[in-house]
Amino acid sequence: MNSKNISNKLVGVIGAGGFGTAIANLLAYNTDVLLYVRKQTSADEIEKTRISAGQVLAPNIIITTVLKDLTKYCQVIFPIIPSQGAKELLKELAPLLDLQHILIHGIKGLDVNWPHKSDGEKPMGLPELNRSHVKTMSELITAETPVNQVGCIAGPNLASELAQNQPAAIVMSSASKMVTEIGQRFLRSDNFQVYTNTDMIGVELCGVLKNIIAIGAGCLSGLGYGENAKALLISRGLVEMIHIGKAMGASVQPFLGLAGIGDLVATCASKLSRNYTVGYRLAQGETLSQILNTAGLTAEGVYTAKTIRGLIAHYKLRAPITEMMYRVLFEGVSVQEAINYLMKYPLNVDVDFI
Ligand SMILES: NC(=O)C1=CN([C@@H]2O[C@H](COP(=O)(O)OP(=O)(O)OC[C@H]3O[C@@H](n4cnc5c(N)ncnc54)[C@H](OP(=O)(O)O)[C@@H]3O)[C@@H](O)[C@H]2O)C=CC1
Ligand SMILES: O=C(CO)COP(=O)(O)O
Repeated sequence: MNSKNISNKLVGVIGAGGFGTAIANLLAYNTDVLLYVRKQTSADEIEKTRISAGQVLAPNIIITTVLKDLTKYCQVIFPIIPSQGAKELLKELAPLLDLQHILIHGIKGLDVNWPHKSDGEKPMGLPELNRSHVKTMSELITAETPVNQVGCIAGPNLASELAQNQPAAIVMSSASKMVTEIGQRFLRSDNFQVYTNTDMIGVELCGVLKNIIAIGAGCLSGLGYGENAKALLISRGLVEMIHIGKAMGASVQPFLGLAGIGDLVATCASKLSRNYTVGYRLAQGETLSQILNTAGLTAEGVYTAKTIRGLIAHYKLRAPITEMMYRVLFEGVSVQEAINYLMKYPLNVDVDFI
């Protein structure tokens, strides 16, 4: 396949949440879009108002509730839903897909197959994980579907800023040049740049891992700490992301670009970030369940913190921020206690990953 042979007619998007809608509108600058909405009531409402997730839809976005139509009419499909539902969605999609399809996901989460004891019981406490228990979304797509042309998009892309057509950029990543070219062709517009990177696992992990650090940044702001503290968190957080990423098979390079440091800065600085918001509200005294009960608060970092904590032991990594974020989220450690622990953590060299 050559990127010029790819059908220009209709590009598919799965998921009409904040980011799915923003991407549908960006794609609509260049092509007609078929936007899959799973609930008929939501689809009817979006059709009636032409508003999805608070964003006005471009006129050339068509709504469908029929997954089969999406795979029939669209060769290129962007799945953009929370990672918790990804495996189920891909299982439903798999029989409808073939080698002609190209999937480019925008999901900043992981799939985890939590280990069970031989009697089928879940082990007590948080089990240690190894890499075979954890899949990035591109790995999940490859495992669950016949598709072999896979890509991902990641970067500093707060959905509501994209919706206002503010200047922004994204990283389009795939091992396949054809896929990155397609992503560029469909997404690029006057106010939206598309950079490329061939380390797809690295780019995916940037988007996944920065969420844990963004929760930490929200915690600092929630306690009233300022920019010195946040800069410390961002720089040490980046080092930690790189070590975890390398252990999971990524190269350093994407972490130093838009998908890594770029997205880390955006989400650690913005109240628009849901992960940041979780940290902020935790520091202000709300419980995690109170926070997660808020409608529309998709905070992938909460689940990622648990998963990565399970991998750290396996890789014997020093990842004190991730460890502390896990304890704050799930073990009742207060944000101030976590900060005290981190400030006493034995000093190490500043940059030890290059
Ligand atoms: N928002 C942002 O700024 C950004 C988000 N992302 C990532 O994008 C992903 C999605 O986030 P976001 O759009 O914000 O999430 P939202 O919480 O705003 O919306 C999720 C949407 O996905 C839909 N959905 C869930 N499961 C399915 C399914 N099986 N089939 C079809 N639709 C489904 C939901 O539909 P329903 O209403 O039926 O539940 C809902 O419309 C996450 O991984 C996030 O990290 C990445 C960059 C920026
Ligand atoms: O990833 C994002 C922006 O790039 C969105 O962050 P949140 O999921 O924390 O809202």
